[in-house]
Amino acid sequence: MIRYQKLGYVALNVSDMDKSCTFYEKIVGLQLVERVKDGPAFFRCSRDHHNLVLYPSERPGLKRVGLEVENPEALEQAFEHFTKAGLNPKELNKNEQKMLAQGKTFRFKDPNSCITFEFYSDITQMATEYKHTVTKIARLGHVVVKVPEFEKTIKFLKEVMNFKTSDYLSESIEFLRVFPNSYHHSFAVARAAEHQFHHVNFMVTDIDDIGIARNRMINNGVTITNGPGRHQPSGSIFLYYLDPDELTIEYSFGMEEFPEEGARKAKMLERNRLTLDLWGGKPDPRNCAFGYIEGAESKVQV
Ligand SMILES: CC(C)c1ccc(C(=O)O)c(O)c1O
Ligand SMILES: [Fe+2]
Repeated sequence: MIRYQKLGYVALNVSDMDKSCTFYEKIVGLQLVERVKDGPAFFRCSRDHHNLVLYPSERPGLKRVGLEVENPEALEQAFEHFTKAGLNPKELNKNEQKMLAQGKTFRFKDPNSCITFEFYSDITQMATEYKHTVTKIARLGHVVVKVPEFEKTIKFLKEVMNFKTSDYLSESIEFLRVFPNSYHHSFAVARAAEHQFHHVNFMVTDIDDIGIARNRMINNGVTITNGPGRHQPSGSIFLYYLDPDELTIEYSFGMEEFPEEGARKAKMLERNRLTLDLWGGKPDPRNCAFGYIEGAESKVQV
C-alpha cells in the first residue's frame, strides 16, 4: 500500500494575487519563494520549495492537494495502484514539472470529493531554512473539505488512498492521517449538502504564536472566525481567521501523534459543540463557510 511522507502542499485559487500574496506573507507568515508572472506564487514554511501555492482565479477555493510519498519506489507503486483502481493518473508535462520543482509528479481527480490529488517524492530542498517572521509556523498541518457523498468519500480515502481514521463524529466529520505520517490528521472530511473547501491549517511552534496572532489579526482588521479554543479530537489549541477571499485559515498548537504500529483505535466522538471546542466558543457564521473545490463545478456551486 501507498506510504506517505506527509501532506506536502495545498494549492488555493484566489481572486486577487497581489492582495493574497501580501496576506499570506505578512499576516500568515509564510515565506515567498517565487511568483510567476500571470501565474502561481509559491510559499513555504519548511525547507520544501513550496507548502502553499496560490493561483489566480475567479473562483476562490481549493485547487488541489499535493501529497509527498516516501520515495521514488513508493511513487511508482502509487502510480500503478491508482492506474489499476481506474483513476487514470496523469504524469505532468515537463514544463509544469519544472515549474513545480518537485521531480516526477502525477495527478488524478477523486470522483467522490472532486479533489485533484497530486503525488511526488522529490520536492526541491531549499538552500536556506524557512525564515519565520510574524509566526513560527512549524509545518503545513491539514486540509479539510465538505462533501455530499460522505461515506463514499471516506471509503475511497481509506481503501484506495490508504489514509487511516484517527477519530470521527458519526456520519458527520472524519479525521484521517496520511499513513504512516504520525499526525492525528492531515486531512479531514465533513458532511455537507455541497462540495466545498472548509479550511487549511498551519501548525505553530508555541502557544504564544496563537496569542500573538490573535492580536495581529485584530490590529490588521483580519476577521477571526473562531477561537482561541481547544479541539478535543487532536488536543490542539486553535485560531481560525479569514483570508482576503474569506477562505478560512487555521493556526493550531499541539497535536496527538500516532505510532506506525500499535496505534490506538479510532474513537467515535460525541456530536456536541464541546467536542469541537472544549472552551465552548461560538464560531462566526463565516467560519469554514466559503470556497469552491476546483473540479466540482459541474456538480454544484453555480
Ligand atoms: C471543526 C473542525 C473540523 C476541526 C475539529 C477538530 C480539529 C482538531 O482536533 O484538530 C480540527 O483541526 C478542526 O479543524
Ligand atoms: Fe483544523
